[in-house]
Amino acid sequence: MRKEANPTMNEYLSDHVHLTDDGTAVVILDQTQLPCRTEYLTLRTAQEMFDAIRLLQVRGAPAIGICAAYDLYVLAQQVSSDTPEAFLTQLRQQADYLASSRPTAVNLSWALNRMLDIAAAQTSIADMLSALHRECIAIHEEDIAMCRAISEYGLTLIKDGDGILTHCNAGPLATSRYGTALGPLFLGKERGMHFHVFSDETRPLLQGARLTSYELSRAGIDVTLICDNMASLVMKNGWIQACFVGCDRVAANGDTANKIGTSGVAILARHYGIPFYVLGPTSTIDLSCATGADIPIEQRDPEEIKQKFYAEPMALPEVKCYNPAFDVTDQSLISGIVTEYGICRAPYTESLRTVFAQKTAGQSGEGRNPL
Ligand SMILES: CSC[C@@H](O)[C@@H](O)C(=O)COP(=O)(O)O
Repeated sequence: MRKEANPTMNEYLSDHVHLTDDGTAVVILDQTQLPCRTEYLTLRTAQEMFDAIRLLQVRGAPAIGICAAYDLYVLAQQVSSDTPEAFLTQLRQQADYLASSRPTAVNLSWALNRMLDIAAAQTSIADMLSALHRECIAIHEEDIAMCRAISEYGLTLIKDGDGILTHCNAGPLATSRYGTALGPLFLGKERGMHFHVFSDETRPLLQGARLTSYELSRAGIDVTLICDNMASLVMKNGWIQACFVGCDRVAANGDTANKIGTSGVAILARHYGIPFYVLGPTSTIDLSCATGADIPIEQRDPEEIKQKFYAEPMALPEVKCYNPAFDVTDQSLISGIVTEYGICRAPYTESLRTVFAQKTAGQSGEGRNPL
């Protein structure tokens, strides 16, 4: 990706996943070390790539998709096959392996399938490699454009001086540039607007504390970190005019999987009469899932609750823990789903299909809201 001369935080972070200059490895900013350390990891093997996604060194649905696309291009160069058919078979095996690293964010399999489809459309291995290279870069560049369009639409939902509550991290680190839920806030800042952002810390892995407050604070956007169980109070105090969250998978009826705790925020927002918006690219919409019940929910290691990030254990070793990484927010609690094609409103079964029809027709989503 192109490096800016004097990057803003937004531009700087847009390079957090990239290919090495010779294209033989993927470099990621290790998100598990933020905000204390800025460390980059170089990924060359399938195992390193799988682990980086599984361990959340790279995370956030669109960023996982971008990283996996780069990963597959790097792995494709390591395939030794005599025929295009054998090459494709090995590529599919690598893609299946990467796709199994995290089940909920559909962007992962979406990006890998896009890479496989483009390879399958070629007739020689050399053409496959060239096409794979172009495709992973296109996936990254398209994400920047999608986030920018989402930011424009999202910004129409809020006004200068508003208080916004967000959960987990859906900023540049979770995407490419701008982010989804945080995109309107970065864009508004560029236009001289001021928002008061309340960032849920987001237990158990603290993406809100470690990543969201870092991104916003470094960008000069007013941010207040709160524990997850304080969201009700700040809403009751009248400090929140809208909730903006990202998404890992949106079902055809609008039910939305996002970081565990998101559905609780939506329920609170409904109680206090605050609009609750989901912001995400169409690559996160999965029409093959009829409802949220069809979305696979990742279960993670209970030790993340009991001791991760703490020097001392926080519970006895024998204590049982339940650690789902995501929950599903019922579509009835969602005021709008902001995509790069515009703001979908209920009934989502219709508005999401309209978005897909536009996408299939190859129309650009920027600059208007036809929904
Ligand atoms: C634009 S990112 C959207 C979601 O991926 C984000 O809100 C989220 O839940 C991330 O979870 P994570 O487990 O950190 O990958």
